[in-house]
Amino acid sequence: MRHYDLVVLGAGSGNMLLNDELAHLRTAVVEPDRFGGTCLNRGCIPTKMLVAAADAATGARAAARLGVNATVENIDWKAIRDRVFDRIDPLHDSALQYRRRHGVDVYTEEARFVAPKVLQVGSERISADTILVAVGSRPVVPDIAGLDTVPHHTSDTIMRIDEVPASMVIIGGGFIAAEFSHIFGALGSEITIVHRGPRLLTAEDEQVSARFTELAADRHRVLLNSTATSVTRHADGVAVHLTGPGGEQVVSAAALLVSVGRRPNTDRLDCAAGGLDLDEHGHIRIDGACRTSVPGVWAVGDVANHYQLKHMANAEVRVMRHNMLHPDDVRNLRTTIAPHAVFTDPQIASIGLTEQDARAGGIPYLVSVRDYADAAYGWALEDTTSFVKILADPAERTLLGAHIIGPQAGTLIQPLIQAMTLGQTVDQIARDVLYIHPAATEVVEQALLAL
Ligand SMILES: Cc1cc2nc3c(=O)[nH]c(=O)nc-3n(C[C@H](O)[C@H](O)[C@H](O)COP(=O)(O)OP(=O)(O)OC[C@H]3O[C@@H](n4cnc5c(N)ncnc54)[C@H](O)[C@@H]3O)c2cc1C
Ligand SMILES: NC(=O)c1ccc[n+]([C@@H]2O[C@H](COP(=O)([O-])OP(=O)(O)OC[C@H]3O[C@@H](n4cnc5c(N)ncnc54)[C@H](O)[C@@H]3O)[C@@H](O)[C@H]2O)c1
Repeated sequence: MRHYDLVVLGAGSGNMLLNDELAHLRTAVVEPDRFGGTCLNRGCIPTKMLVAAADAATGARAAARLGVNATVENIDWKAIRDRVFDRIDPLHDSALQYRRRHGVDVYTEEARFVAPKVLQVGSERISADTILVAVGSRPVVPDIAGLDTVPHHTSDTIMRIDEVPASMVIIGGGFIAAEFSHIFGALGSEITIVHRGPRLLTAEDEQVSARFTELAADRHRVLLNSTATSVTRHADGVAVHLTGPGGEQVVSAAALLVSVGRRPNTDRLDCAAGGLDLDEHGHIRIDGACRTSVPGVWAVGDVANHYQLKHMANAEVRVMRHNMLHPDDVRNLRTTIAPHAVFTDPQIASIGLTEQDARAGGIPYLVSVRDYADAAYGWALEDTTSFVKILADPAERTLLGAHIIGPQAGTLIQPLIQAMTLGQTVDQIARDVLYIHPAATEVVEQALLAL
């Protein structure tokens, strides 16, 4: 049995662990699929590259409100798709070869534990003093009658299709439904969203989720409080049978995208044999320092946390590397402040408590909502629907949460993330800082000044 100082399971975020500080270790990486993992190959990066194309089409169509009468004459899907994957696909080989050239053993089959700190990888058995488990998550395939007999996509496959389907049913109303309805809607598909909840992006602040649902319903057919019960194949595609407020209904489309969440890949790892404790959702239990129940075995990313966000996985890798190298100075991740953005149209970004969280938790709060339309930047865009919402602690005057729906929300929220992380008060960030006129940040400034 070959023994290593360090074995990394999964070359998504796990691959980022290996830097010069660890170059002296005898190291192996196990990656049965592609280096770069979900984010690079089938997640954050290709989606955002497709969103850029969708934004261009949407922007052109909406330009008439500014007096620019443009039309989108032709969507060249193959050019759009190939721009994305011609850039991404070569990276796997170069990353794998780079590791091998630098003395790292790369195994290309799935690993599973056979004992604590002992792994079976294909026909080989390996062990290590330190193991990082970063095997990620995969799309949930829901238990809908007929789904296994009908062609359907998840986010793993939909981005590589050969043609934009004339129509698409999307089951689910979360991040992926929001981003892909924008992408394929803008590129020519007629979209139907089938969502079991009362609003899209239900976990967002209620006001943001309600606004997004209204705007999505202007662009797509949005069926709320609706549960898909079965799917069948027909000559031109698929039919989704559902029950909703109006009783039973059937919606048909050329393509079906299923986006009802992701599950951790622990079921393929035999965590019990490895001695790793799991939580009730199948994630590996870790503490704030990314330690598992087995000393020397660490876990990061979607397999261990519930955020399922790349910047959280990256932050965990940094904490884990520090803790592995400095056992006498163990650091914890600050998990209470986890921002996210949804790259749909309009963009949405959020950090901290929503208003419904604050209400439900009996947490006292001040709230301020400012429309983009109140600031010069909003006038420039002729914006009528976007806003910044900020919640603050009435006694401490620090931020409790911030929620933005509108152009560049993912960027606009950054000063609020910074202020919240650094514990600055609303007054400090409203009054002690200059805001560039007439940038979109003036909407944030105005929301802060009103608190
Ligand atoms: C469509 C989509 C869009 C997204 N967009 C964003 C975004 O805009 N922003 C954001 O922050 N997050 C986004 N995410 C989430 C983000 O991609 C994930 O949170 C992140 O990639 C998780 O990283 P990870 O290293 O935990 O897992 P992964 O990147 O999935 O890496 C895990 C690796 O482990 C390998 N593996 C699996 N089983 C084994 C095994 N038994 N042995 C060895 N290796 C194994 C897998 O092949 C994989 O390469 C998106 C996700 C999706 C699906
Ligand atoms: N911009 C980003 O950061 C980004 C973008 C895409 C994906 N992601 C990550 O990927 C994860 C997965 O995205 P997602 O949209 O699949 O999940 P999600 O958790 O965002 O949304 C899942 C949706 O499916 C619904 N649902 C769950 N089970 C269902 C069932 N059996 N039948 C019908 N509906 C059901 C839920 O009510 C929810 O609306 C996200 O949680 C997110 O962390 C992030």
